[in-house]
Amino acid sequence: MAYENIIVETRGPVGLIKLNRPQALNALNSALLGELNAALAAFDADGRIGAMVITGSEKAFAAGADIKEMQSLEFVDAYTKDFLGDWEKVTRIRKPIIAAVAGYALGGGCELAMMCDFIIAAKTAKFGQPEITLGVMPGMGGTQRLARFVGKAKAMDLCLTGRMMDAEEAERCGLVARVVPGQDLLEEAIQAAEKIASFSQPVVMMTKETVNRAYETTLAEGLRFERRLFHSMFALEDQKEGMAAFTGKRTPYFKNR
Ligand SMILES: CC(C)(O)CC(=O)SCCNC(=O)CCNC(=O)[C@H](O)C(C)(C)COP(=O)(O)OP(=O)(O)OC[C@H]1O[C@@H](n2cnc3c(N)ncnc32)[C@H](O)[C@@H]1OP(=O)(O)O
Repeated sequence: MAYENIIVETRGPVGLIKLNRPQALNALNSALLGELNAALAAFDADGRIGAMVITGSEKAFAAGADIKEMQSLEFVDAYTKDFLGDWEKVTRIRKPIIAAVAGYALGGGCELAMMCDFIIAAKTAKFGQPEITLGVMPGMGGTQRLARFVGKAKAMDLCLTGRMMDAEEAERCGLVARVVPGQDLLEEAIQAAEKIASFSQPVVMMTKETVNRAYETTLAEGLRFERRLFHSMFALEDQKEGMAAFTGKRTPYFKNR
């Protein structure tokens, strides 16, 4: 597939997707969404790829949904065509996705970053849900995921005032996993993705699925799910290999089986 709004590369076992609408600060329009979903699905299906990184530019990860595309939308079309529903596809990708965020991650940009498995931010990153300033509220998970990540007080503050928070505040409140200097951002994200890709792929995928369960179910159900998947790992050659390598004091060679 030829991409116009994203740049797609592989770095060894890492699938790298760069959002590429610099003239609009990577505003997320439907064309970009279609391309992003296609690229993520292709990497997810590719056995050579173990993890993915989504990034933007120095100025903007993404400044939100494309306001110009959205402004004349009518309720009936938004509802019947389930406007924004396709963004959920990002969350159905089974391999880990890291968001490498520099500059603005606003509205849908912040929501896209939150759909990834974790966020590594440059010191320049600015997160916010400014939809209220446009006469709407977040529609791609901003009220729900943000509240789960940073708690009610901070989520209310951001969604109701529309203010931005910087990378340090975002790390303090649990939205961001790591903050790094801007020049190191992509390398740090790729190295983290390479590290993930060096482990057993089925174990990585089950770990992602199980952590995500924590946001969807009760503690008792989540613990039962964790234990059952943990039990199932003893059916993997990679479990035998990982533990044999530890006791044999050597590096494991995982076959993803
Ligand atoms: C998904 C939902 C439902 O949750 C909804 C949303 O995501 S709604 C969108 C939420 N995002 C915003 O409200 C942010 C809008 N952008 C800004 O406030 C500013 O652009 C800025 C603070 C991020 C940066 O300001 P500045 O450096 O002054 O650059 P600009 O001149 O404003 O922007 C450059 C260029 O990009 C266009 N742009 C920026 N953001 C968007 C956007 N979200 N949609 C469409 N276009 C966007 C902006 O219009 C400029 O283009 P030109 O006018 O020069 O053609």
